[in-house]
Amino acid sequence: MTANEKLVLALPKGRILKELAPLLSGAGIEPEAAFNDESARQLRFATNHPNLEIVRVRSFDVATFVAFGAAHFGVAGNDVLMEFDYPELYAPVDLDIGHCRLSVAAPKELLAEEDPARWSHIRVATKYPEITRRHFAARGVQAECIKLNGAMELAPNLGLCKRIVDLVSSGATLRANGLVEVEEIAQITSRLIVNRAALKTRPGEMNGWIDRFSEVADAA
Ligand SMILES: Nc1ncnc2c1ncn2[C@@H]1O[C@H](COP(=O)(O)OP(=O)(O)OP(=O)(O)O)[C@@H](O)[C@H]1O
Ligand SMILES: O=P(O)(O)OC[C@H]1O[C@H](OP(=O)(O)OP(=O)(O)O)[C@H](O)[C@@H]1O
Repeated sequence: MTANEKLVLALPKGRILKELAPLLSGAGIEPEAAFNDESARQLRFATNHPNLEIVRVRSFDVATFVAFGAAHFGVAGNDVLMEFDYPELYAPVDLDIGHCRLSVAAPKELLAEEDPARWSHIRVATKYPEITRRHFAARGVQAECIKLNGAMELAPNLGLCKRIVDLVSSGATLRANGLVEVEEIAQITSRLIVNRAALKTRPGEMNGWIDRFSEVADAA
């Protein structure tokens, strides 16, 4: 990272990007037109600030690009931040978007049959194996995690395992698949994340952006 290179802001594709749009414009960032075209194959976008460009990546990859310093700052859910636990990341602003929770869920019938106090080993399908292992290890339960990248709710129905750990918002996806929420692990929102080295080497610019995002998040 050198002081005269462009600052790179990494943003997630998908649902968060839609909620983020008003905050971006509130912070005075206007991406070039192609940024809002979902069919565009372009991945790097200029902005109205000659010294700032945006890259659009998958939500988990935002944390990785920023942690390794390939992007200077970005936006990620604390589900992603908890899963990676990168020490290089600083998350100074809760943007108050992307509200959901990370929960353990299971088929309704299972709850009647089982006493969670007696578990010693369980198998869980999830996109979040590290959080899941830590969560259960804290109470002395060994969780064997099967990593899936989506459609976790299918796993109990098809006999892959009895439990899942996944994001829940309205609960509609769980209900539609005959599952119930057993336990909440964490409340989730999206955060502005910053590479700690970038903050040290370019404090004026980085603190300027942190302040702007913090102001628009407070005003929203
Ligand atoms: N139902 C939801 N309601 C609100 N926020 C959510 C919901 N699901 C996910 N999120 C937030 O949005 C982020 C991205 O969600 P998700 O992983 O489902 O998107 P995606 O487009 O499938 O991502 P990818 O393609 O990178 O896997 C999550 O990390 C979480 O912080
Ligand atoms: O409680 P709800 O309001 O139903 O929301 C929860 C669903 O939203 C997310 O999935 P998404 O729609 O992003 O699809 P994915 O499975 O591809 O991640 C999450 O993984 C749940 O499946």
